[in-house]
Parts: sequence; C-alpha cells; structure tokens
Amino acid sequence: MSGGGTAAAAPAVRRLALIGVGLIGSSLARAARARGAAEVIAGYDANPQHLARAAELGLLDEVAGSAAAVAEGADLVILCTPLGSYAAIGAEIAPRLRPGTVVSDVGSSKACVLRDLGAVLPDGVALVPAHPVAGTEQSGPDAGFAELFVNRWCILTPPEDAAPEPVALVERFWALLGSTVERMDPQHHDLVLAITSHVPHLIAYNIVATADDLESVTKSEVIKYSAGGFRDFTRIAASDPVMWRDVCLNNREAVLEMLARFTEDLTALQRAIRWGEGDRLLELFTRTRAIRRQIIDAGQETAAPDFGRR
Ligand SMILES: NC(=O)c1ccc[n+]([C@@H]2O[C@H](COP(=O)([O-])OP(=O)(O)OC[C@H]3O[C@@H](n4cnc5c(N)ncnc54)[C@H](O)[C@@H]3O)[C@@H](O)[C@H]2O)c1
Ligand SMILES: O=C(O)C(=O)C[C@]1(C(=O)O)C=C[C@@H](O)C=C1
Repeated sequence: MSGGGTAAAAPAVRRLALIGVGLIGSSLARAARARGAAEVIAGYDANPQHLARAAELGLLDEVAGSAAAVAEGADLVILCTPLGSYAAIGAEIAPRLRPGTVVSDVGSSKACVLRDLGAVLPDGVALVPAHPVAGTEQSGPDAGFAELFVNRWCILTPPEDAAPEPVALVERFWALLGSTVERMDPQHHDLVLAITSHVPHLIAYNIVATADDLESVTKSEVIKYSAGGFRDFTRIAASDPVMWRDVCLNNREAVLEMLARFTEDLTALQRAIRWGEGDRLLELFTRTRAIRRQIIDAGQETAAPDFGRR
C-alpha cells in the first residue's frame, strides 16, 4: 500500500492522455497539474462542449480531435468515460498505441475492463485498471476539482500476469494525487463495491422514484415535506444516469447477488415490524448506529471495508 498527500517531486508520467473530461477526467487533469504528476496533459471528449470547456478552463496542454489521436504517443492513457464506451474506444486506440504505453481507467466496475480492453490492446501495451473511490453526483468538466482524490482509496486491479513496472507507474501516479492505493482482484472488487456503492445508489434511485410515484397517485405532499433523510437520498439519486446504467449492466452478477441479500433482509425487517418485534428492531438499529460511529472515528475518507489484499 502507498499513499500520502504531498506534492510530487518528479512527474510520474511525461505525456498523460485523458479520454473523457467530465467530473473524473477534469478532476484528474486538475490534480495532475496541481501536483506535477504529468509533464503534458492531453485530452479528448466525444462531447465538443465538454472538450471546449476543459480547454477554456486551462485544464489541458493539448486538445485532440479523437480518442486515437490523444492516445498516440502517450505514456499513460486513462479512460474517464462510462463503462459502456470502453470496447469501442479500445478498438479505436489500439492501432495507434506505441509499445510501452500503459492504459488505465477510472471505471466503477472492474472485471469488465479486462474483458473489454484486455482483449483488444496490442502486445507491449500494459493494461492496469484503476478505480478511484471518490466522486460526487455531479457531471461534466465544471464539476471537477483538484482535491477530489486526496485521502481517498484508489483500487488497482491489474491482471495476474501484469509486469511490475506499469503497475508501479499507475500506483505512483495515484499516490502523487494524494490517494491511498490498494491492489485487488477484479471480481472481489466488484463484489465489495456492489454492496458499498452500487446497491446504495439503486436504493436511492428507487426510494426517490417510489416517493415520486406516490406524489402523483395520492396528490400528497411527499416532496414538499421531505425530511433530511429523504433529501440525502435525493443527492445520490441525482447521480449521472448513463454512468449508473453502465455500472449496473457491467457488474450485473454482483449487483443482483447483493440486491437479493438486501431484499431478504428487508423482508425480515418487514416481518419484525408486522409482528411487533421491538427487540429485533432495537438490536438492528443499535448495530447500524455503531457502524456509522466506527466510520466517523476512523476518518470517513480513509475508512473502508475489509478489502481482501492479495
Ligand atoms: N461520478 C463518480 O462519482 C465516479 C467516481 C469514480 C469513478 N467514476 C467512473 O468514472 C467514469 C466517468 O464518470 P464521470 O463521473 O466523470 O462522468 P461524466 O459524465 O462527468 O464524464 C464522462 C465524460 O465522458 C465523455 N464521453 C462519453 N462517451 C465518450 C466516448 N465514447 N469518447 C470520449 N468521451 C466520451 C462525456 O462526454 C463526458 O464528458 C465512469 O466510468 C464512472 O464509472 C465515477
Ligand atoms: O459520493 C458520491 O456521490 C459517490 O457516489 C461516489 C462513489 C461512491 O459510491 O462512493 C460513486 C461511484 C464511484 O465509483 C465511487 C464513488
């Protein structure tokens, strides 16, 4: 494990290519510049307005006209786009990558990255997938900020046979941005993140939609009188629709497994309420309150579930 919050002494990479300059891509550009983690930052985005805005904000040294063009000559290429775009981007950039290039990403699900990119990258190009466990419900280049990754986990899921040098380069890059870097098996990553991030988002999307349905059915004032708890859910439920569609479809098995567990536990909770089992309710609510306290005591940013290190 490595980590820290100090500025870089020497750049981790000479030429950094960012494909996608939305929330995460623009935060990477800002952080890499602020901490001197790359000598040259080049960017491309399929949305011309996002690309123009990133340039206007001064986040990029070079603006490219395609994913293939930005990847050409780069030392480190990072995909910062929704997971559903990876296969097409991989196929487009593969012929233009020179040997020695390291390809990485920031996607929220990891087994699919080896599936979609691993198959198309040429010999001599290393794939080191990464997931910064840091974000917000906002999207686009204006939403990014340089400190997003400081004291947050960044999980690397390199293939078992990955050479040490490219993995060390990506590890050093994220450490320079202030992240605490862990390595993990991709399947294990997807299972852990399904319960800590993906299912919580689905719960938020669902509760907000249910309340909205009730509003139209009963003409009640669900939204008007929404209390703090519901409002917290609406923040998460405002997260990017394309990103979350792709997370669900690309971590299907783990999400369905965790949703099934969640549904079972919810049914048990329903029974306890129906049968007036106050002791069960007290026991559950006391246990979960203690978990929240543990997370706060550990410092929210660095508290994490027991990630099985390999
Ligand atoms: N938002 C978060 O909290 C968060 C946190 C960690 C990781 N991630 C991951 O980061 C990635 C990007 O998410 P984001 O929050 O930055 O989303 P975003 O919508 O803010 O940015 C994505 C950008 O990619 C561009 N794009 C889409 N398809 C493209 C393509 N084919 N070629 C080039 N550009 C394309 C979009 O125009 C947009 O500017 C996702 O894979 C997501 O899973 C997100
Ligand atoms: O804080 C938020 O708004 C987030 O949703 C960030 C969050 C998360 O679930 O923790 C969302 C998806 C990412 O892959 C990583 C981080």
